[in-house]
Amino acid sequence: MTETIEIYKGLAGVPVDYTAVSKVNPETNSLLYRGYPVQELAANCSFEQVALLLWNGELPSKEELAEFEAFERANRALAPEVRTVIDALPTTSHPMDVVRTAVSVIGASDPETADDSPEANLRKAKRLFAGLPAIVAYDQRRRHGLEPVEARDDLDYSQNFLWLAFGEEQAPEVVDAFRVSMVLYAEHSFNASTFTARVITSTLADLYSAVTGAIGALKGPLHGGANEAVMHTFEEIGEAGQVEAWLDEALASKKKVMGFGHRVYKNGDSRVPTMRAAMERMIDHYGRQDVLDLYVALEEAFGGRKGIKPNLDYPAGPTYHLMGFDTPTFTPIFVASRITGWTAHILEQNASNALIRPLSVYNGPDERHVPGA
Ligand SMILES: CC(=O)SCCNC(=O)CCNC(=O)[C@H](O)C(C)(C)COP(=O)(O)OP(=O)(O)OC[C@H]1O[C@@H](n2cnc3c(N)ncnc32)[C@H](O)[C@@H]1OP(=O)(O)O
Ligand SMILES: O=C([O-])CC(=O)C(=O)O
Repeated sequence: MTETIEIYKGLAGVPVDYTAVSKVNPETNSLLYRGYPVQELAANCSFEQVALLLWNGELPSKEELAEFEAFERANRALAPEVRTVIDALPTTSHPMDVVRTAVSVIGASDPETADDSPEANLRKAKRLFAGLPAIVAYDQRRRHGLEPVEARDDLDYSQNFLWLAFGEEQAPEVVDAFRVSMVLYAEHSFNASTFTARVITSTLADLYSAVTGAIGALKGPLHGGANEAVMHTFEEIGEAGQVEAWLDEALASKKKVMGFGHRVYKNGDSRVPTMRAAMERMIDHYGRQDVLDLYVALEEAFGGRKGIKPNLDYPAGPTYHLMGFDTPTFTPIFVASRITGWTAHILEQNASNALIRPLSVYNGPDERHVPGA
């Protein structure tokens, strides 16, 4: 007989540890990174500054920022061993599988992998931060039969990311919308991928193992994979006038509408207004009112029928689409951002570790015996 013990399915509502990295507050609909409202960071800081804030707990001084910017620019190149492995993968591989494999290759090649001192882990985090854009962009280009583009050390992180992806400098408003998305995606407390990274870290496994596992968790459409899924939904619907018919069918077949709902925020995601404003700037820039019409029609129709609001993936997906990224590259871009939050949590978990190992309540067959035993 199954014991009557309360089960917290999906750990919903269960606090499992303290964190000083970020605070998600559904009551005030706010998100603080190390105490700073994410909207203020998105309006005033480079992604490089936000990364240092997440790792170090404080915004960097001018000197600290300049030192990190020089480090980041010097560590952008795709390592030959990573390129060789990516080249051996089919171009049909999902880019999340490629980026996960690339991090695994880096982990297997880095002489510092086994050194889990905070100093070595921070160096690894910074190298991954600097190196991920080249991996993501290289894979997108190879899938389209395009030659890779070399990193440019006269460009900042966001400018260079777009340069690597498209081989052309982008307009300042495009770079800015991209930077905003990177700041907003950087950190979100104990979400599924960060928790995965912390579980792996809690066994005293290395940082690369934790990041590889986190990428696996982020891939799923209930988590980071939703930004890609939003675009598939938009393509399936086609245009604003088709929303109601599509929704009838989606709700009748109990389909989840991707980019809506959240485990913690039940009254809207604190990051959406900032990301939506960035998306609207891209809609103006590229002259694509049709995308906004569809966005608004689906939000209103689904919100009206179910009362469920968009999460960050809803405006982020169309924004990346407008910029020219192909749909399966959206979640790898999220990886390049969330590497900051994941590694900040890995450092925090290491500094105050307890093996993460919850209990289960057995509900299988009662004890029985192998015939003849
Ligand atoms: C960056 C991020 O990772 S943000 C999250 C990205 N994920 C998505 O956009 C995927 C779509 N959304 C979802 O699947 C969910 O909202 C989740 C997984 C994000 C949160 O799920 P939970 O907190 O477990 O909420 P839960 O699934 O219990 O939802 C409560 C009810 O709302 C419904 N619901 C929630 N979100 C959606 C949705 N997007 N589409 C349809 N119904 C939904 C559920 O089916 C459930 O209905 P029920 O009570 O009739 O069973
Ligand atoms: O917090 C969550 O569960 C998911 C999310 O929004 C994120 O990771 O950014």
